[in-house]
Amino acid sequence: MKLYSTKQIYKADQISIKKEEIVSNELMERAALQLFNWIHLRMQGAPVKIHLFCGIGNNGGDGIALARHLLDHGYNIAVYVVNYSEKRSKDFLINLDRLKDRKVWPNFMDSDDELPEINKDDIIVDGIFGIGLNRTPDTWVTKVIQHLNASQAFILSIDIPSGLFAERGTEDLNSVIRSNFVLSFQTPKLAFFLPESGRFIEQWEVLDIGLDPDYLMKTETDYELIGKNEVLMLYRPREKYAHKGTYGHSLIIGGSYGKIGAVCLTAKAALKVGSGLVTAFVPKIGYTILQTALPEIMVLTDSENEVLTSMQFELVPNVIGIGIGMGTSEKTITAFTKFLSSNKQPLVIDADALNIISNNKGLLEQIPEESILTPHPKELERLIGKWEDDFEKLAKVKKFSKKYKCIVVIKGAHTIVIKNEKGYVNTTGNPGMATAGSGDVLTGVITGLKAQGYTPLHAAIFGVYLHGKAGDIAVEKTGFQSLIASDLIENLGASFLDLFKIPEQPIVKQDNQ
Ligand SMILES: NC(=O)C1=CN([C@@H]2O[C@H](COP(=O)(O)OP(=O)(O)OC[C@H]3O[C@@H](n4cnc5c(N)ncnc54)[C@H](O)[C@@H]3O)[C@@H](O)[C@H]2O)[C@H](O)CC1
Ligand SMILES: [K+]
Repeated sequence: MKLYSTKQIYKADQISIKKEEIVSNELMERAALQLFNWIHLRMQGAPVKIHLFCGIGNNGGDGIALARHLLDHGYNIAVYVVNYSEKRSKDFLINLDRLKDRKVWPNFMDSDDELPEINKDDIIVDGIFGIGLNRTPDTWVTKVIQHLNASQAFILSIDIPSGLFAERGTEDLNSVIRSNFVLSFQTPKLAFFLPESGRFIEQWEVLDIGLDPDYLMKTETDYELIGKNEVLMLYRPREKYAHKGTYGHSLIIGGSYGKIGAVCLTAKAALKVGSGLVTAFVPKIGYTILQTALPEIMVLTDSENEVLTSMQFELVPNVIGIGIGMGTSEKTITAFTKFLSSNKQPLVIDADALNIISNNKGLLEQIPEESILTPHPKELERLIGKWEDDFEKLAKVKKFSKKYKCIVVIKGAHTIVIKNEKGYVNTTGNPGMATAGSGDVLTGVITGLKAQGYTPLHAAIFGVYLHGKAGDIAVEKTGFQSLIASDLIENLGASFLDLFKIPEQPIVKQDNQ
């Protein structure tokens, strides 16, 4: 699913209005009707108090128009206008008049007004600010927002939580509505998926307000949301006459004394996603461990017992996953530096390999084109430096990806894969996956996919999705706390199978049964 920017959404509005020869408040009416239908379907006329807080722009207009529909259907409503500016939008005013025609006069709230009482069993509709927010709300508006947040009532936000910037960092976290549910028009907003802003949203859904499909289809976006539909298009079926050579050879280089387990996880994950062959290259101490833990893989060892000191081998793998549990001893740094200077194979670079590179940025010139880097937040910071907010982080990673012609996997609740100017936002995964070894498994998954012939970008996008899905399937059985990295590996198969599961249809009972 494409994530359109606010600029693109405003443009789509204009094009739709022109093409369909409609007036702009017609779009607002569509938005309001969609909001109403969504609420009505769930509430079925229940007499719960609904407080609608509306701004003076089009987000507020949506709220005012929704109030009219709720009123017409007998809902118990209270309407407030958070009067933060005199510049009321045209369509807000049209809808305000329509409400007044029904003898409803909203409460106009100004800076020194008392805040209304809200019961925790009431519902709040939040239409104060939408995507037009261009500066931090004034102090008194922030107080209104805090009052709503403190009420414990269910908050339904129109388009975006008020106070949240769709495309830049939020300075005052107190000035943002904490939404239980966001009904977002036409496209979810990028902010919903980033660590700093995503915390304000519990759930979201997109409402289609029929913006020009032609424009939406041909418009390229900077970000895409990756779900099942998107990865199904990447999936490469197994061929009947294939043999293990068809699906490539993954080489996993890593491990040190006490960290051989990490290599076990990576190597096993590479196998489990279908890499035809897997070889691990580890310090001598890892030999028995790996041969015992994973009879399916081959093991090569360094001349040293506890750390890697030379990364030389005869075999020609299709891809190398490197850095897992490797440590950063002097000898390993020298070996890795030497390895990079002669290596020609595609790389998936993780953990200590990233740390070594961070300490000697010149090494970035030596990584092959389209290498995949899989940093967690701290590793990323070492690599690209500090950032002001999540949006700046994305901009910095894009620049980095372009400069070094590599793919960066920004690990997090919504892992984002970046290649050049484009980002792919993952939708699978859960907090249970914040556990030791989870990243090692991901490196194995991506390496194993690359070995089979997926392009580096597809291996990264698909790998991140499968890894998260395995976590979602596993957590059903383990709960968040007990999920461990091995559970992710055990559920990679189920993760593949889930791709082809047809969603269960509700059983319709016939009258005569
Ligand atoms: N295609 C669609 O998705 C449609 C969306 N609709 C809704 O329209 C809003 C966007 O409306 P807009 O009028 O552009 O902006 P806002 O309502 O978000 O903001 C109001 C207004 O206030 C000014 N402003 C911005 N920040 C501040 C501030 N901190 N303090 C005071 N004033 C501020 C600014 O000038 C804004 O214009 C979208 O989210 C949807 O809800 C349409 O209804 C249908 C089509
Ligand atoms: K809003």
